Amino acid sequence: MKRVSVAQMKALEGQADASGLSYDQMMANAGLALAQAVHRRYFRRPTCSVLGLVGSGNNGGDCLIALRYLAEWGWQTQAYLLKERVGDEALLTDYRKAGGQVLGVNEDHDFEKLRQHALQADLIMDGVLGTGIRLPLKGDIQHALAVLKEIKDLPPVVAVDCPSGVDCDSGKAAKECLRADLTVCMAAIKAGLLKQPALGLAGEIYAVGIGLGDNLPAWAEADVDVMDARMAVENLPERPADSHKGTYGTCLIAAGSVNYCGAALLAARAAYRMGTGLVRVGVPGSIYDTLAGQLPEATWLILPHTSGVINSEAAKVVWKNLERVNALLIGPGWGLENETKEFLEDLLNLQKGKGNASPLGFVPEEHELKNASRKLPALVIDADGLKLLAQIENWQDKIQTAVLTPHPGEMAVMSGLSIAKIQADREAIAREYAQRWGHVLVLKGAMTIVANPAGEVAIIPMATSALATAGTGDVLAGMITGLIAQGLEPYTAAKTAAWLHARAGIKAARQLGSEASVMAGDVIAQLPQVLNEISS
Ligand SMILES: NC(=O)C1=CN([C@@H]2O[C@H](COP(=O)(O)OP(=O)(O)OC[C@H]3O[C@@H](n4cnc5c(N)ncnc54)[C@H](OP(=O)(O)O)[C@@H]3O)[C@@H](O)[C@H]2O)[C@@H](O)CC1
Ligand SMILES: [K+]
Repeated sequence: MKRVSVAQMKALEGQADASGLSYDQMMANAGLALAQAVHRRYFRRPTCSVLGLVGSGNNGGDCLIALRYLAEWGWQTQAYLLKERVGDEALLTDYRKAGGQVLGVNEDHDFEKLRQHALQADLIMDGVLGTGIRLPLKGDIQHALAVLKEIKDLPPVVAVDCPSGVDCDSGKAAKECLRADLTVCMAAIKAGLLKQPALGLAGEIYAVGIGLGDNLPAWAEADVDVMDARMAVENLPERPADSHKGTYGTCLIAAGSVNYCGAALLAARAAYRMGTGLVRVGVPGSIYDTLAGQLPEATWLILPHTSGVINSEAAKVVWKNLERVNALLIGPGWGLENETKEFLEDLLNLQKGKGNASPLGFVPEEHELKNASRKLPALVIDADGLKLLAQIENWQDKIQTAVLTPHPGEMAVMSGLSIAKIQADREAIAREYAQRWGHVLVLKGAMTIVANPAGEVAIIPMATSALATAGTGDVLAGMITGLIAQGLEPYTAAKTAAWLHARAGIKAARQLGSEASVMAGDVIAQLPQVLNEISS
């Protein structure tokens, strides 16, 4: 879904209205889509109860319509009106007809009934304030939210369009604002949700369509995609029952050194967990014995090395083994030795018709490469591979479109910019350098940015310290490579993998009970659950 400012959203709604989709119909669509998202995710047999917090504006309207559907679909529903709704009795009448209960703040001056309903409900739907908010909060709304905020065991909260109390442009939030488990955004992701503190209050961000046409002029201003579960699942390859391992591609991972053994394993496991048909792992011979028994599903390639780091002789070995390889990951766990830099140079220089044709280091016999393609397969370059790449003159032109996965420190080495400058404007810098270098860039960190040479940018709307630990980068690189091997176009693979990876990190922390305790292997262990959740 696209990211929009409040003004852009209003322009979209205005243009949709002018083209024949009335405001009432937009709200009806929003309410239905919201109810569907809630029902799919939270309904448990035999019945579930939901408390809807309903404000006086259209955000409350969305909530009331969703409550009506939920009442029709077997939920016990309670609407709590935080402010009188003027002029739309029909919404309340329809809701009551469906069996819904209504309670108003005028019947509950000390908010005790609100407290009781909140304690008994399985779910709270927060439709008090949306894009029409003007901070600070005031009156009954402020008091009611404060009462709810104090409850320790509040049930999960689904925010309608945004958590009530968040400014949808600035990301500022009132202290009474309830932390949501899920925020269901209408038509587009409101820009403020991608800024702190709003991001930390929004939980998972999920967008639903409300029937706006794709051709409304105001969409032209919305030039950033925000990844969500629906987009991730749509991008994933289908898995027909009559498939075989060849259906899901082969990737080769050339990784590891004596000091960083585990990187190759983490990347390979992650590629397999993403569904790759065959994962080949190329490691320096000195660490092969340590690793091979730990991943019987992989096939192995022993790479020539000097004192445990991959050396230039390995380029020939990799080139001879590229048959049927759809994606090649290089860099994880390499170290920064000169021998490995020579390997990288030779690997790139051996391509036919790319850059300087005379390879450094050695010239393989033509017959030795007879079965090999003379173009490298789709490349993913990570970690030390990026730092070594930056030392090669005109590296940008020596590779076909690759996926580069720097964290801010690696990005600083590659671009010559300071980390502070990169972090101050992550989005613009990712966009600029993806275009300048002609490669897909995954700028990692809180809210990873993925950009492609065509100027497209996608944001992963998640930030968690759970992923701030060694090896999680190897996991992401393996996931991206595994998806490319299965036929995804590199930009799509990168943004899909980055979303799944962040989601798995958050899930791992939840399951372990601590973000601090998450290790890279825990993130891999959550991938099956994440895939299962989003596809059901
Ligand atoms: N346009 C459409 O048809 C569509 C819109 N959609 C939905 O509508 C939402 C936007 O709706 P909206 O513009 O009606 O504003 P909304 O956020 O409900 O709040 C307005 C009310 O809040 C009150 N209020 C404000 N600040 C306050 C404060 N600090 N403290 C206390 N109260 C405060 C203000 O009262 P006032 O201060 O003016 O008396 C007013 O009554 C949007 O997020 C989306 O969910 C989608 O379904 C698509 C179709
Ligand atoms: K809301």
